Amino acid sequence: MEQAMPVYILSGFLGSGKTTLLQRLLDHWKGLGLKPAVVMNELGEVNLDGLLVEQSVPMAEMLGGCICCSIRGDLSTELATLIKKESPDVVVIEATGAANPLEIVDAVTEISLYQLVELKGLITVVDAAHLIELYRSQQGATYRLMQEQIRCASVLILNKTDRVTKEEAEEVTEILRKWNAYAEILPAVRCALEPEELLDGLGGIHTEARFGEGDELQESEDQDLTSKDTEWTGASHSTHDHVMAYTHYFKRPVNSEEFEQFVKELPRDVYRAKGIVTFSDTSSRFLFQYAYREADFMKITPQGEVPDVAVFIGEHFSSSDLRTRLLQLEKRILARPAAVKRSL
Ligand SMILES: Nc1nc2c(ncn2[C@@H]2O[C@H](COP(=O)(O)OP(=O)(O)OP(=O)(O)O)[C@@H](O)[C@H]2O)c(=O)[nH]1
Repeated sequence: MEQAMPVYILSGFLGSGKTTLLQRLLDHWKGLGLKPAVVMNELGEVNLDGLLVEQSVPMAEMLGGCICCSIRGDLSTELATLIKKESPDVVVIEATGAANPLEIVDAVTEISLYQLVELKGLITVVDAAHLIELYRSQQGATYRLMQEQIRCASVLILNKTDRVTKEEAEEVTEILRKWNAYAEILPAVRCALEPEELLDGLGGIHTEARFGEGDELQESEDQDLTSKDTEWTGASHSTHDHVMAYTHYFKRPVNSEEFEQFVKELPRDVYRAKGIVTFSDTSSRFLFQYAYREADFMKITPQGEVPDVAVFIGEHFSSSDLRTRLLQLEKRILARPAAVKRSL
């Protein structure tokens, strides 16, 4: 009998480290001589994470919406087409950080009705520092979404442990254990784990955990809020219909210091940003990442035509304010006679 195609779902809140883990898994499988393929879903209109994945890896991109609701129907089609076209040995679905993973589990299960696929597990990556903070405040839709992502995981990666103290790491491990009694918890920095250890620890999908004892998921007022200032709203799913994304296409380069300052001053409600920018004062293009108040800049030379673009994801922030500020940065360059060169 034909073997079922193994499928893994990567879940975890925005910026927790899913793409970092994806890169490790892909290297692992390729090292074993296997052919992995990826379904990547982004809230923004461009796939910036895709740039970090080697071009030889077949990829289906689902952009501009969340896989678990607004474009969920497309997942079956994309996955089926990818499998048919590329005949991979293994497929990873990287959901947006705003996705409710159970909806994706549902969609994959649907596909298995007509395609030989086996859902091997749901890996949830947790940003240790972010979870501690949310746990302490114990409110908001983000908190509930994180909780849901943790509850149904088959394995939990407690990532970014470099950003918490030893005591906090213990505290956060207890939280994870309380919310998910089944999954193995693997602490990590930059998801640096033995892929075998990770994949062996997968013990199936714990959908029942959602309704388990001590369930703290509660409906509350802010679940009904929808953003006005939005470029995108996950329209139908109550867990994250508060999440919004704004995509900004740059028409010209910006000054690196001013841009760094702009990133530093992003409103708290923007919890994830990424993009590609050309700086007027350096000769390179940079991929920038911003997750839970930490920014990273990496020099890149993108393959093919990639625009200068930035995607901002968060809750209830004003996209018009961000747009105005970015346009100001772009304009300032025009007003300046000569830029001083610096290297980041
Ligand atoms: N300090 C620290 N930074 C990390 C760690 N792991 C990942 N990062 C950084 O966090 C940022 C987000 O990482 P990604 O792997 O892109 O996160 P993601 O979950 O794929 O993000 P989205 O797809 O936007 O939800 C990047 O700048 C990473 O370099 C970690 O363990 N510690």
